[in-house]
Amino acid sequence: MSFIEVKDIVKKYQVGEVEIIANDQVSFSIEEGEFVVILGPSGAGKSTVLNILGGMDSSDAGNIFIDNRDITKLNERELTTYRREDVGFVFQFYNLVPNLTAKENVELASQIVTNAMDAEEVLALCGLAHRKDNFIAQLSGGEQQRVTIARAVAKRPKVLLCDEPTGALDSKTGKMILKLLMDICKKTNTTVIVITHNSVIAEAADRVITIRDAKVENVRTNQQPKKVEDIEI
Ligand SMILES: Nc1ncnc2c1ncn2[C@@H]1O[C@H](COP(=O)(O)OP(=O)(O)OP(=O)(O)O)[C@@H](O)[C@H]1O
Repeated sequence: MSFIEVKDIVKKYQVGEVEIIANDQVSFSIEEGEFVVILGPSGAGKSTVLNILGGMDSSDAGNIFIDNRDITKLNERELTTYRREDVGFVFQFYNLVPNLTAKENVELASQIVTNAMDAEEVLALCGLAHRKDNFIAQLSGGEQQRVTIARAVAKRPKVLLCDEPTGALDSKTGKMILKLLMDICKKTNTTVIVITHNSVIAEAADRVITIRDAKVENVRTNQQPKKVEDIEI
């Protein structure tokens, strides 16, 4: 069995009289330590499957195995522990606490798990050793995104889920953030899943999953992914 197995996930939303099928029998597998890109047009169902993978939403049918455990079978309490201990989230909007420093923001996350990385160590890993005592408001967008990544990585998650992590950044900064996510993936063997509209980013991924109209359209693996330095996002 693969490290992550998503099997026949179905998710429907009822909006008034209308039923929206956001995920229609979505299936794919991911190996540990892979850098995975989920591609697809707006409304295709990418965030829905990522949210279910992260234990933030539940599916109507199907199973998701992560490290041999079916997270669709967890009760609320187990799901809270799963979200806290096993999943790191990086969103387009940073959700940082503005009146705390970079280090304090990371510590907020590391304090709630056992065996967290040292906040200063993880900030250094994310290229922010010199900014650790700055308040969030004093940091640039790219630096704030680095804090978000440091905060997620500090928990030593089994999987790092990133929804449009470069969406709010200019291309140069976005590339640096992508490089950081890739470095973390390879240095710490953390499985990283990135949702993006930008198909160029897929050239650097180990595996590319394309979702369209709520279904998986295609899964391919790159035998020789390009270096982030060599793609133009
Ligand atoms: N909470 C919700 N209630 C109702 N409909 C929803 C809800 N969340 C998502 N949807 C619908 O489900 C479909 C898939 O949405 P989803 O956000 O997963 O797409 P996406 O591929 O991530 O799109 P984007 O790239 O624009 O974020 C869309 O039609 C969306 O409107």
